[in-house]
Amino acid sequence: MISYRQRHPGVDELEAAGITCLPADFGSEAGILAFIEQVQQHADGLRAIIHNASAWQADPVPANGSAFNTLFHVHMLAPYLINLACEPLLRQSPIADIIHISDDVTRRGSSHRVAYSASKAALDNMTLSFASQFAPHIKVNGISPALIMLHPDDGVEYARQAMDKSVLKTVPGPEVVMQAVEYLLNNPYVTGTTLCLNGGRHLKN
Ligand SMILES: NC(=O)C1=CN([C@@H]2O[C@H](COP(=O)(O)OP(=O)(O)OC[C@H]3O[C@@H](n4cnc5c(N)ncnc54)[C@H](OP(=O)(O)O)[C@@H]3O)[C@@H](O)[C@H]2O)C=CC1
Ligand SMILES: Nc1nc2c(c(=O)[nH]1)N=C([C@H](O)[C@@H](O)CO)CN2
Repeated sequence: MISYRQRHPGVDELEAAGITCLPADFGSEAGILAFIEQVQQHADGLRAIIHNASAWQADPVPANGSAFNTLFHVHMLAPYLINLACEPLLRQSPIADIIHISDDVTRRGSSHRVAYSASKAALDNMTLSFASQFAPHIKVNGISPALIMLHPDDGVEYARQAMDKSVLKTVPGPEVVMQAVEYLLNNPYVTGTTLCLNGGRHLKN
Protein backbone atom coordinates (compact mmCIF):
# COMPACT_ATOMS: atom_id res chain seq x y z
CA MET A 1 0.00 0.00 0.00
CA ILE A 2 1.40 3.47 -0.87
CA SER A 3 0.23 7.05 -0.59
CA TYR A 4 0.71 9.54 -3.41
CA ARG A 5 -0.02 13.23 -3.79
CA GLN A 6 0.55 13.78 -7.54
CA ARG A 7 -0.38 10.96 -9.91
CA HIS A 8 3.09 10.04 -11.32
CA PRO A 9 3.39 7.33 -14.03
CA GLY A 10 5.06 5.23 -11.32
CA VAL A 11 1.79 5.20 -9.40
CA ASP A 12 0.02 3.78 -12.46
CA GLU A 13 2.67 1.04 -12.70
CA LEU A 14 2.33 0.13 -9.02
CA GLU A 15 -1.46 0.05 -9.27
CA ALA A 16 -1.24 -2.21 -12.34
CA ALA A 17 1.02 -4.49 -10.28
CA GLY A 18 -1.68 -4.80 -7.64
CA ILE A 19 -0.42 -2.26 -5.10
CA THR A 20 -3.12 -0.28 -3.30
CA CYS A 21 -2.39 3.38 -4.09
CA LEU A 22 -4.13 5.89 -1.84
CA PRO A 23 -4.26 9.63 -2.66
CA ALA A 24 -3.09 11.75 0.27
CA ASP A 25 -1.98 15.29 1.06
CA PHE A 26 -0.31 15.50 4.46
CA GLY A 27 -0.16 19.29 4.30
CA SER A 28 -3.15 19.61 6.63
CA GLU A 29 -4.56 17.69 9.61
CA ALA A 30 -7.74 17.04 7.61
CA GLY A 31 -5.69 15.50 4.80
CA ILE A 32 -3.79 13.29 7.24
CA LEU A 33 -7.02 12.11 8.93
CA ALA A 34 -8.61 11.41 5.54
CA PHE A 35 -5.61 9.23 4.62
CA ILE A 36 -5.84 7.36 7.94
CA GLU A 37 -9.51 6.63 7.25
CA GLN A 38 -8.59 5.19 3.83
CA VAL A 39 -5.89 2.96 5.37
CA GLN A 40 -8.34 1.68 7.98
CA GLN A 41 -10.85 0.87 5.22
CA HIS A 42 -8.25 -0.98 3.08
CA ALA A 43 -6.23 -2.88 5.69
CA ASP A 44 -7.07 -5.43 8.41
CA GLY A 45 -3.46 -5.38 9.57
CA LEU A 46 -0.09 -3.80 8.73
CA ARG A 47 3.39 -5.40 8.74
CA ALA A 48 5.18 -2.03 8.65
CA ILE A 49 4.73 1.70 8.09
CA ILE A 50 7.48 3.67 6.34
CA HIS A 51 7.20 7.46 6.56
CA ASN A 52 8.92 8.73 3.42
CA ALA A 53 6.81 11.75 2.41
CA SER A 54 8.77 14.95 2.54
CA ALA A 55 9.25 18.39 1.00
CA TRP A 56 12.80 19.73 0.64
CA GLN A 57 11.74 23.31 1.18
CA ALA A 58 14.11 26.22 1.62
CA ASP A 59 13.17 28.90 4.15
CA PRO A 60 10.99 31.51 2.46
CA VAL A 61 12.43 34.99 1.88
CA PRO A 62 11.11 37.32 3.19
CA ALA A 63 10.58 35.18 6.26
CA ASN A 64 7.15 33.74 6.88
CA GLY A 65 5.71 30.62 8.47
CA SER A 66 4.68 28.81 5.29
CA ALA A 67 7.55 26.32 5.14
CA PHE A 68 7.41 25.63 8.87
CA ASN A 69 3.66 25.05 8.68
CA THR A 70 3.95 22.63 5.75
CA LEU A 71 6.92 20.75 7.20
CA PHE A 72 5.36 20.51 10.64
CA HIS A 73 2.43 18.73 8.99
CA VAL A 74 4.35 16.50 6.57
CA HIS A 75 7.39 15.56 8.73
CA MET A 76 5.82 15.66 12.20
CA LEU A 77 2.03 15.62 12.44
CA ALA A 78 1.53 13.00 9.72
CA PRO A 79 3.88 10.40 11.29
CA TYR A 80 2.51 11.24 14.74
CA LEU A 81 -1.19 10.80 13.86
CA ILE A 82 -0.64 7.86 11.49
CA ASN A 83 1.48 5.94 14.03
CA LEU A 84 -1.07 6.41 16.81
CA ALA A 85 -4.10 5.60 14.65
CA CYS A 86 -2.48 2.57 12.99
CA GLU A 87 -0.97 1.00 16.13
CA PRO A 88 -3.92 -1.46 16.36
CA LEU A 89 -3.34 -2.51 12.73
CA LEU A 90 0.38 -3.09 13.40
CA ARG A 91 -0.50 -5.19 16.44
CA GLN A 92 -2.35 -7.59 14.12
CA SER A 93 1.05 -8.58 12.66
CA PRO A 94 3.30 -10.99 14.62
CA ILE A 95 6.27 -8.77 13.72
CA ALA A 96 5.71 -5.03 13.23
CA ASP A 97 7.88 -2.04 12.34
CA ILE A 98 7.69 1.71 11.89
CA ILE A 99 10.49 3.42 9.96
CA HIS A 100 10.92 7.21 9.81
CA ILE A 101 12.98 8.51 6.90
CA SER A 102 14.92 11.48 8.24
CA ASP A 103 18.00 13.36 6.95
CA ASP A 104 21.69 13.54 7.88
CA VAL A 105 21.29 17.33 7.95
CA THR A 106 19.87 17.02 11.49
CA ARG A 107 23.45 16.38 12.70
CA ARG A 108 24.47 19.98 11.99
CA GLY A 109 21.37 21.93 11.00
CA SER A 110 20.99 23.92 7.81
CA SER A 111 21.49 27.65 7.30
CA HIS A 112 18.98 27.78 4.42
CA ARG A 113 16.53 25.07 5.48
CA VAL A 114 15.99 25.80 9.18
CA ALA A 115 12.36 24.63 9.11
CA TYR A 116 13.21 21.51 7.11
CA SER A 117 16.06 20.48 9.42
CA ALA A 118 14.13 21.26 12.62
CA SER A 119 11.15 19.19 11.48
CA LYS A 120 13.40 16.25 10.61
CA ALA A 121 15.09 16.54 14.02
CA ALA A 122 11.65 16.34 15.61
CA LEU A 123 11.03 13.19 13.59
CA ASP A 124 14.25 11.70 14.98
CA ASN A 125 13.00 12.44 18.49
CA MET A 126 9.66 10.77 17.76
CA THR A 127 11.62 7.63 16.81
CA LEU A 128 12.82 7.48 20.43
CA SER A 129 9.41 8.23 21.94
CA PHE A 130 7.41 5.79 19.81
CA ALA A 131 10.08 3.08 20.26
CA SER A 132 9.47 3.32 24.02
CA GLN A 133 5.71 3.61 23.72
CA PHE A 134 5.17 0.71 21.28
CA ALA A 135 7.72 -1.81 22.65
CA PRO A 136 7.91 -4.74 22.77
CA HIS A 137 5.52 -5.57 19.94
CA ILE A 138 6.39 -2.81 17.45
CA LYS A 139 9.96 -1.76 16.61
CA VAL A 140 10.42 1.92 15.70
CA ASN A 141 13.57 3.10 13.90
CA GLY A 142 14.82 5.81 11.58
CA ILE A 143 17.03 6.04 8.52
CA SER A 144 19.02 9.25 8.14
CA PRO A 145 20.38 9.60 4.59
CA ALA A 146 22.67 12.22 3.17
CA LEU A 147 22.65 12.73 -0.61
CA ILE A 148 21.22 9.52 -2.05
CA MET A 149 20.37 10.48 -5.61
CA LEU A 150 20.90 13.52 -7.78
CA HIS A 151 18.11 15.48 -9.33
CA PRO A 152 17.97 15.52 -13.15
CA ASP A 153 18.86 19.24 -13.17
CA ASP A 154 21.88 18.87 -10.86
CA GLY A 155 25.01 19.90 -12.79
CA VAL A 156 28.39 18.14 -12.92
CA GLU A 157 29.97 20.65 -10.53
CA TYR A 158 27.15 20.18 -8.01
CA ALA A 159 27.59 16.41 -8.22
CA ARG A 160 31.37 16.71 -7.71
CA GLN A 161 30.95 19.01 -4.71
CA ALA A 162 28.28 16.69 -3.26
CA MET A 163 30.52 13.62 -3.60
CA ASP A 164 33.40 15.50 -1.96
CA LYS A 165 31.28 16.04 1.16
CA SER A 166 31.63 12.36 2.16
CA VAL A 167 34.78 10.29 2.67
CA LEU A 168 33.28 7.53 0.49
CA LYS A 169 32.85 10.09 -2.33
CA THR A 170 29.79 8.58 -3.92
CA VAL A 171 26.09 9.23 -4.63
CA PRO A 172 24.82 5.69 -4.05
CA GLY A 173 21.25 5.70 -5.40
CA PRO A 174 18.10 4.45 -3.63
CA GLU A 175 19.29 0.81 -3.31
CA VAL A 176 21.20 1.65 -0.13
CA VAL A 177 17.95 2.87 1.45
CA MET A 178 16.28 -0.43 0.58
CA GLN A 179 19.21 -2.28 2.19
CA ALA A 180 18.72 -0.22 5.37
CA VAL A 181 14.96 -0.88 5.36
CA GLU A 182 15.52 -4.64 4.95
CA TYR A 183 18.05 -4.63 7.82
CA LEU A 184 15.57 -2.93 10.16
CA LEU A 185 12.61 -5.12 9.12
CA ASN A 186 14.61 -8.33 9.59
CA ASN A 187 16.49 -7.53 12.81
CA PRO A 188 14.49 -8.41 15.94
CA TYR A 189 16.88 -6.63 18.32
CA VAL A 190 16.96 -3.07 16.92
CA THR A 191 14.58 -0.30 18.04
CA GLY A 192 14.90 3.38 18.89
CA THR A 193 17.80 3.60 16.43
CA THR A 194 18.36 5.95 13.50
CA LEU A 195 20.71 4.44 10.90
CA CYS A 196 23.28 6.91 9.55
CA LEU A 197 23.40 6.56 5.75
CA ASN A 198 25.83 9.33 4.82
CA GLY A 199 29.02 7.97 3.23
CA GLY A 200 30.99 9.11 6.27
CA ARG A 201 30.08 12.82 6.00
CA HIS A 202 30.38 13.11 9.78
CA LEU A 203 34.09 12.31 9.45
CA LYS A 204 34.55 15.47 7.38
CA ASN A 205 32.27 17.94 9.18
N1 LIG B 1 16.95 12.56 -2.20
C1 LIG B 1 17.96 12.63 -1.32
O1 LIG B 1 19.15 12.69 -1.68
C2 LIG B 1 17.65 12.61 0.15
C3 LIG B 1 16.38 12.27 0.62
N2 LIG B 1 16.14 12.25 1.97
C4 LIG B 1 14.82 11.85 2.45
O2 LIG B 1 14.44 10.62 1.83
C5 LIG B 1 13.03 10.62 1.57
C6 LIG B 1 12.80 10.36 0.09
O3 LIG B 1 13.53 11.34 -0.62
P1 LIG B 1 13.01 11.85 -2.07
O4 LIG B 1 12.41 10.72 -2.84
O5 LIG B 1 14.13 12.62 -2.69
O6 LIG B 1 11.84 12.84 -1.62
P2 LIG B 1 10.88 13.78 -2.51
O7 LIG B 1 11.26 15.21 -2.28
O8 LIG B 1 10.82 13.26 -3.91
O9 LIG B 1 9.46 13.58 -1.75
C7 LIG B 1 9.01 12.27 -1.53
C8 LIG B 1 7.53 12.25 -1.77
O10 LIG B 1 6.90 13.06 -0.75
C9 LIG B 1 5.63 13.41 -1.28
N3 LIG B 1 5.06 14.58 -0.64
C10 LIG B 1 5.56 15.82 -0.59
N4 LIG B 1 4.70 16.64 0.05
C11 LIG B 1 3.63 15.89 0.38
C12 LIG B 1 2.39 16.14 1.05
N5 LIG B 1 2.06 17.37 1.46
N6 LIG B 1 1.52 15.11 1.22
C13 LIG B 1 1.82 13.87 0.78
N7 LIG B 1 2.97 13.56 0.15
C14 LIG B 1 3.85 14.56 -0.05
C15 LIG B 1 5.89 13.70 -2.75
O11 LIG B 1 4.72 13.30 -3.44
P3 LIG B 1 4.30 13.97 -4.84
O12 LIG B 1 5.50 13.84 -5.73
O13 LIG B 1 3.15 13.18 -5.28
O14 LIG B 1 3.97 15.39 -4.56
C16 LIG B 1 7.09 12.84 -3.11
O15 LIG B 1 6.78 11.80 -4.01
C17 LIG B 1 12.50 11.96 2.07
O16 LIG B 1 11.96 11.83 3.38
C18 LIG B 1 13.75 12.84 2.10
O17 LIG B 1 13.64 13.90 3.07
C19 LIG B 1 17.10 12.61 2.89
C20 LIG B 1 18.36 12.98 2.46
C21 LIG B 1 18.72 12.94 1.07
N1 LIG C 1 12.24 15.58 0.53
C1 LIG C 1 13.49 15.68 0.11
N2 LIG C 1 14.49 15.79 1.01
C2 LIG C 1 15.76 15.91 0.56
C3 LIG C 1 16.05 15.93 -0.80
C4 LIG C 1 14.97 15.80 -1.72
O1 LIG C 1 15.17 15.81 -2.95
N3 LIG C 1 13.73 15.70 -1.22
N4 LIG C 1 17.34 16.06 -1.26
C5 LIG C 1 18.32 16.24 -0.42
C6 LIG C 1 19.67 16.52 -1.00
O2 LIG C 1 20.10 15.42 -1.74
C7 LIG C 1 20.73 16.82 0.02
O3 LIG C 1 21.01 15.65 0.76
C8 LIG C 1 22.00 17.27 -0.69
O4 LIG C 1 23.00 17.49 0.25
C9 LIG C 1 18.13 16.26 1.05
N5 LIG C 1 16.76 16.03 1.43
